[in-house]
Amino acid sequence: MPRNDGCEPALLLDGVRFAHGETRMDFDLRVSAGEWLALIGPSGAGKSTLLDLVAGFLRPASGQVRIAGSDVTELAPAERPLSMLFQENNLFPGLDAFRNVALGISPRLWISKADRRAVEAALASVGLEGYGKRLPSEMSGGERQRVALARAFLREQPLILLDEPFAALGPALRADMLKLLAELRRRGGGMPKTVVMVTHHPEDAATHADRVAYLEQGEIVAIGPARQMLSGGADARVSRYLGLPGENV
Ligand SMILES: Nc1ncnc2c1ncn2[C@@H]1O[C@H](COP(=O)(O)OP(=O)(O)OP(=O)(O)O)[C@@H](O)[C@H]1O
Repeated sequence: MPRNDGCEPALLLDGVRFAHGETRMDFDLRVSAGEWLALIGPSGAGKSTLLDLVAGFLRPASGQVRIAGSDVTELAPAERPLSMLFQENNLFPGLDAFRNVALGISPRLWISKADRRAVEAALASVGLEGYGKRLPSEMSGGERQRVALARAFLREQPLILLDEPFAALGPALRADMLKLLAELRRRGGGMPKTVVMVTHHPEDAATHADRVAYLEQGEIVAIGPARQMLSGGADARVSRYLGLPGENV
């Protein structure tokens, strides 16, 4: 497998084609290492499908998916060097918070003393000290997502995919969770440095994203710096989607 020589993007979609029945998708995308990219666009545009193709839940009909310099197109989801957070069901319901986080170190839960300390530190870093024995059903939605973040922190992968993981938590908590993720990422531990985030909230993209990609009908039709994209000056279709009175509309 080719090694990342530092010049390779963190994520590359090269002519990736896929069809959900009649709905065709065609993606070309390059995300640099350390970049935070937001995917926006109307419902059904293909944002989740794009993430699923990167994560390996869907296989492209043609094209290549590369992560940190390696071709992962044929790899199973568990073999891909990334973490993914969904809106729900990120945790195993039968495992307590400690074990759910420990899965980030060992899928078989073979845990050394040092690993135990690392899991406890990860729980503390997301504000869940002392929550190790709680089952997912004994935690709030926000606490469950913190556990999932702690696991991502320990997995030490280059890339994290966010499919609206904090959307159900309400505006203030959603903002807090994104801030926590950004802080963990800055701290320089194991949190992935490259983020690809689906969002329906332009303010989240404005606060955190370096670039914004706008999808429509299975394609990225506009991509650029977040400020430019969100100000409405970049593309009439983006302005319309954002409800902005743009010159181009
Ligand atoms: N499993 C599936 N089988 C058939 N069609 C599907 C399937 N999943 C998604 N689609 C279709 O593919 C298109 C893209 O769906 P996708 O979920 O990627 O859109 P999205 O941009 O994430 O939408 P939303 O913002 O509503 O979550 C839609 O037309 C959808 O109906």
